[in-house]
Amino acid sequence: MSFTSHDGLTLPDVGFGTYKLNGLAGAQTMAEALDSGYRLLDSAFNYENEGAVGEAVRRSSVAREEVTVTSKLPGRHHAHAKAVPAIEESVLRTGLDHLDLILIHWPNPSQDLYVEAWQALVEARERGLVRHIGVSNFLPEHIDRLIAETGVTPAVNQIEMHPYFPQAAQRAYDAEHGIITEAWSPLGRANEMLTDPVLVRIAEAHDVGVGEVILSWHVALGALPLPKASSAERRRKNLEAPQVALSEAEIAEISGLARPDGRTNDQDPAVYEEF
Ligand SMILES: NC(=O)C1=CN([C@@H]2O[C@H](COP(=O)(O)OP(=O)(O)OC[C@H]3O[C@@H](n4cnc5c(N)ncnc54)[C@H](OP(=O)(O)O)[C@@H]3O)[C@@H](O)[C@H]2O)C=CC1
Ligand SMILES: O=C(O)C(=O)[C@@H](O)[C@H](O)C(=O)CO
Repeated sequence: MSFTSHDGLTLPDVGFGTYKLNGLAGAQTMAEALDSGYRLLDSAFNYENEGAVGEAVRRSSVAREEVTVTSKLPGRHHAHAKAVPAIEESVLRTGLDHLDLILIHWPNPSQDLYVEAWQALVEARERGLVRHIGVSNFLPEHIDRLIAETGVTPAVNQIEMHPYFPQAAQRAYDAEHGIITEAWSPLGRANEMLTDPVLVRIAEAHDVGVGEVILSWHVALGALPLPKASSAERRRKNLEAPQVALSEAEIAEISGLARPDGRTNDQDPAVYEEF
């Protein structure tokens, strides 16, 4: 199973989150993830691990062209004159000759520079520094504005999504525009959701762990989860999660776990900003 965007970007059904995986140990973990079957690494300028990502690609036995290397442009570099060298810096840090995907990390609406940042991403794509461009934590109003002012629709929107925060409206918007929805913190950063009685019951019925049930639910809803796992055993289970065949009733029951305040860290992109 894979996901394809309006502009032909094809991504695997599960990717690998790399936040907190740094240095040589991080590179080794990521290389092992690639060797065990992962084909998408999700990084960011602010994770300070783009160098480790590049090293992982070189250490692994997987051909460069089979890996989707993703990074993200931080809020403090949204202004066009800062965004251009920041994107170049991301590529340089990897030691690779291009990124496959770069996203604007957060819209930072009060700063109101994300359209300038988007223009810089468009130019980076034209220069061959990046193959595809997208956004993260963007609401419909932000994407509408990008399209209206530049004519370019993102290939990806990476958003918080898990059973306590299923993001039905944003996913519907993304799908209507041919935008792949990627799910960050798909396991809620291993919070209390992993012991939710409904999820435990469904996991027991399928003889798998709760993590696999959650990730299978993401894929069934058309979203690409990016679980991070240090443990090789968890990485393997997470990659195999889409094989868990949830029934329509189970999928609906999991979506029904949505909470009004379901975000893991109260990061509403309408007001929350990162730099
Ligand atoms: N665009 C954005 O703004 C954001 C993007 N992200 C991206 O999303 C990725 C994933 O999100 P993240 O916040 O890391 O959190 P996750 O929801 O992926 O949770 C990671 C935690 O879950 C544990 N875990 C992994 N697999 C399992 C399993 N099968 N069963 C039980 N526990 C498990 C991990 O343990 P252990 O590591 O010990 O094995 C770790 O403690 C990030 O790494 C990053 O790439 C994240 C936040 C914001
Ligand atoms: O992990 C990311 O991509 C982030 O945006 C993080 O900064 C995350 O939001 C966080 O850890 C905030 O404390």
